[in-house]
Amino acid sequence: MTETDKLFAQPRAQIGDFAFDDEVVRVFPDMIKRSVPGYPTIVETIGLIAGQYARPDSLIYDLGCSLGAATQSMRRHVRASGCRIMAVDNSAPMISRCREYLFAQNAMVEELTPVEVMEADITRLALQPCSVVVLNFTLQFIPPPQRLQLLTDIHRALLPGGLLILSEKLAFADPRTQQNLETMHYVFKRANGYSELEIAQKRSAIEKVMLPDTLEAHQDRLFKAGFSHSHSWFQSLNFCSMMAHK
Ligand SMILES: Nc1ncnc2c1ncn2[C@@H]1O[C@H](C[S@+](CC[C@H]([NH3+])C(=O)[O-])CC(=O)[O-])[C@@H](O)[C@H]1O
Ligand SMILES: O=C(O)C(=O)Cc1ccccc1
Repeated sequence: MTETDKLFAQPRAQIGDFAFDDEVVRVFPDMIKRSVPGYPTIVETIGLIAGQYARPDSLIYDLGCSLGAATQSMRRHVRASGCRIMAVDNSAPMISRCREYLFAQNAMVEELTPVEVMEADITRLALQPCSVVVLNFTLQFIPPPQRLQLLTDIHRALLPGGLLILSEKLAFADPRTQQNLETMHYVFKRANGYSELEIAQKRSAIEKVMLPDTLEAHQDRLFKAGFSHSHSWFQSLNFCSMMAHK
C-alpha cells in the first residue's frame, strides 16, 4: 500500500528544490493522482495509443518512467508480437520500486509485454530504433536548453510511422488564461485534500526544477526536432497530452 502525501503539510523554514528522492517515492502514486488532473485517464489512454502504434519486434521507451504507471498500462494493451518496453529513470529509489511493481504485475496478469527497467539519464541515453516513445510528464523536468536535443534524438530513433506521446503541464501566453487555469489547478488540489500551506510550499519546491512551456512552444520545438505532425489528444485544466508523428 502506498502512503498519503503529507510531505509539505508542516511549515518549513526553508524550501529546497524538489527531488525524486526516497521521501517522494514513498508517496508518489498518491501525490501524482491528487496533483495532476486527468492523470488516470492519460495513463490508461497511453496504453491504448501504444497498442495502436507498436510495431511487431520493436522497442517502446517509457522515459522518466517513475514507478512505471505508463509502462504497466502499455504492457496490458500492446499485442504486437516481439515487442519489448524499456522503462528508464535516473532516480535510484524510483527505479528500485518500479522493478518491484512490475514484478508484482507479472504475477497478477498473464501475457504481458516484457519490460527492461534501467537507471539512466535520458539525455545521455543511446536510443535504439523504436516504434513508440512516451514522455509522460518528464520533459518539464529537463533543463530547457536540453529539450530540443532530446526530442531530436527521439525523432531520429523512431522507425517510420513511429509515435511520441508527450504529456506536460502547460503554461499560457495569455495572462488571463494562465491565471484561470492555475487557479483551477489549485481548486483541484484543494478538493483533493491539500491545504493552502501544502500547495504553497510544493509550488516553491518545484518552481525552479519544473518549467512548463506553452502548447505553441511545444509544437514549434517538435517541428524543429523533425516531427511531421503533432496535436494534443487530451487536456484537463493546465495539463495536456500530445502525440507527435515521425
Ligand atoms: N534526466 C532524466 N533522466 C531520467 N529520468 C528523469 C530525468 N529527469 C527527470 N526524470 C524523471 O522523470 C520523472 C518525472 S514524473 C513522471 C511520471 C511517470 N512518467 C508516470 O507516468 O507516472 C512526473 C511528475 O512527477 O510530475 C521522475 O521520476 C524523474 O526521476
Ligand atoms: O503538484 C504540482 O503542482 C504539479 O504541477 C505536478 C507535480 C506532480 C508530482 C510531482 C511534481 C509536480
